[in-house]
Amino acid sequence: MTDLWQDAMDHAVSAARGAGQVVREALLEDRMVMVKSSSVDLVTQTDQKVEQLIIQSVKEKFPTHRFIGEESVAAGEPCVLSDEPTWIIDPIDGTTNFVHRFPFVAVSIGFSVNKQRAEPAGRASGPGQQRAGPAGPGQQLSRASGPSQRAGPAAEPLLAFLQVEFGVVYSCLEDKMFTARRGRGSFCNGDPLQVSEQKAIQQSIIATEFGSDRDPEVVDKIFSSLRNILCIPVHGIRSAGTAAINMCLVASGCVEAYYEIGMHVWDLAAASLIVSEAGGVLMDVEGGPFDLMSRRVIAANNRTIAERISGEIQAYAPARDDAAAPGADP
Ligand SMILES: O=P(O)(O)O[C@H]1[C@H](O)[C@@H](O)[C@H](O)[C@H](O)[C@@H]1O
Ligand SMILES: [Mg+2]
Ligand SMILES: [Mg+2]
Repeated sequence: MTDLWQDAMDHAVSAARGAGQVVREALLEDRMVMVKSSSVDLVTQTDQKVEQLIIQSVKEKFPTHRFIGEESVAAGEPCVLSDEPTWIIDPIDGTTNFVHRFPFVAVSIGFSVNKQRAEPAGRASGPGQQRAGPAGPGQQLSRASGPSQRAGPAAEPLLAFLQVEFGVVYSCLEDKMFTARRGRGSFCNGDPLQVSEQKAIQQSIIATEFGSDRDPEVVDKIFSSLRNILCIPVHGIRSAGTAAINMCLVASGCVEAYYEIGMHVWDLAAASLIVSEAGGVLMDVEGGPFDLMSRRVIAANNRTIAERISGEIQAYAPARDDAAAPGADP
């Protein structure tokens, strides 16, 4: 039987690897740093250049396919998922790390077709069961120099989920290519991945991020959740500075879970499949089904730990990624 998407996945791996080379080379030069939704939501010309390189390379091979790219959406493109083949691209996940040369920077490429409708709300996604402001010419904030110097959820009871067919996350400073194809497992540089077998959250490491919203009320919720989880107690809390790499650490069994509220579909699409194909669980922060467009996620090695984390999170609902889409529920 013809495998419709293997050619596309092979292209994604090649494009991510090529983009990683561009990122590594850019680290050796001065980088123009701009801002998006806040003064700490950074973007560089490399983010924009890498995204366009990936999109143009895909358009040459697959001219009818659609795109959701972080920097294209920031420049005003719609963030809409349909049944059409759609490439979901974060050209640099970990831009703040990139600006500071903190060595965790990823290129993330997810691919979705045929939106799936989830089970009735209340069930987490299980292994292999993946259910489901504009930066134009942003103002220049500062120049990050090279090495020598320094720079909620659709209201309807059934949530529409993506059919993520494959995911590619390239941690380009570690040279680790994380890949997953629906129903065929997850890999890092070709070696199979398996989530941690740890059952006790008290013997776990939990990853999270602090995002780029500095509203004191949001920060209070973030720290309240962090305090609750730290005091379970857990062995530790970690932040790689990139959602995609945090989730690949879950898939690799290095941390038991990752949660966050505020990241976006392009941070999650590829890595969500990498987690589920490594035997992990994806869930909404309030325990319901994972919804890629909700900007909320718990990715864990098992449901027990995911539910415990859900019970400790002070949840809130940022504007959905598809909130501006025609007919979308806010
Ligand atoms: O902007 P990039 O692509 O670097 O993505 C990161 C977000 O910026 C953070 O807010 C968020 O907390 C995550 O770290 C996410 O990976
Ligand atoms: Mg990102
Ligand atoms: Mg990014």
